[in-house]
Amino acid sequence: MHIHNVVFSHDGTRNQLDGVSASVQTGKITTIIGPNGCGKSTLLSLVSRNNKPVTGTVQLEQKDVIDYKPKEFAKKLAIVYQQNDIPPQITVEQLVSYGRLPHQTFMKRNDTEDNEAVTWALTCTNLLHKRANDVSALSGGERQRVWIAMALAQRSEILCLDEPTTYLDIYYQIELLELVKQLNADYGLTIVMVLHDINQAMQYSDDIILMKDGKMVAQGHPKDVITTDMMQQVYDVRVAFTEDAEIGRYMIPLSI
Ligand SMILES: Nc1ncnc2c1ncn2[C@@H]1O[C@H](COP(=O)(O)OP(=O)(O)OP(=O)(O)O)[C@@H](O)[C@H]1O
Repeated sequence: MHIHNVVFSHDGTRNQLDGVSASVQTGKITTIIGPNGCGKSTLLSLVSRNNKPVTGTVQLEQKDVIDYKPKEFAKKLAIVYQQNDIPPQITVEQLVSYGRLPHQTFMKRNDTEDNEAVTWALTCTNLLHKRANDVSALSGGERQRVWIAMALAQRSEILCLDEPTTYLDIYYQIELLELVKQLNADYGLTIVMVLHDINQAMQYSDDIILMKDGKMVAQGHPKDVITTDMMQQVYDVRVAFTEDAEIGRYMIPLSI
């Protein structure tokens, strides 16, 4: 996927994205990071074509994402938002099965394929035993996994996650990021996510897109992008780096 020089404004007065070019490598985990309000979620909204650039393009397999038919695009890319409204009185399995809608028409549906996809999505997210439970009765971490399961049932090649760890405690944050890593490793799923935690971004990403003020500042391997100079330049924070035998390089914020 290639993002070419996109410009976007939410309100027509100011460009929230100001000429962003970046790429997403197939089969890799790409994480968008940057300070509050720099345009991370807005960029993801263009990638998932919930918004259309004023100028510039987002291309998937050499085709502008805008030119895909909705169901065709849904088979290519699924997105999980930061906040999701739960329909009343819906079970885990029912909600996850909504992910199959792009594969169904009024005249045609393949029940076997749909059931297999839903069971697979529930298994990946460790929710099989909760399939009959009401979604509103689940914990925050479980609920987040249900939305991911719904996106997985869509069987798309790319999974976009907008701040998937927000509202989760540290245990569920790690659980979720391990799930993302496993989905990428086991099924070759391309992941594009927005994270705030720099150390988690370093640990779980193949590629980082670093943004500031609606612009892309750098893209590349975590160790090349997340440096003392970049953290000072982009976040105005003085940091140091150290090594851990298990997780490798990690960052320590020192002062503002
Ligand atoms: N619907 C909207 N209407 C007007 N302005 C918006 C809208 N959504 C976002 N913005 C503005 O666009 C800018 C970028 O917002 P965006 O949510 O993309 O940033 P972000 O980097 O994801 O921020 P955060 O880390 O705080 O979630 C911000 O200045 C925000 O106020």
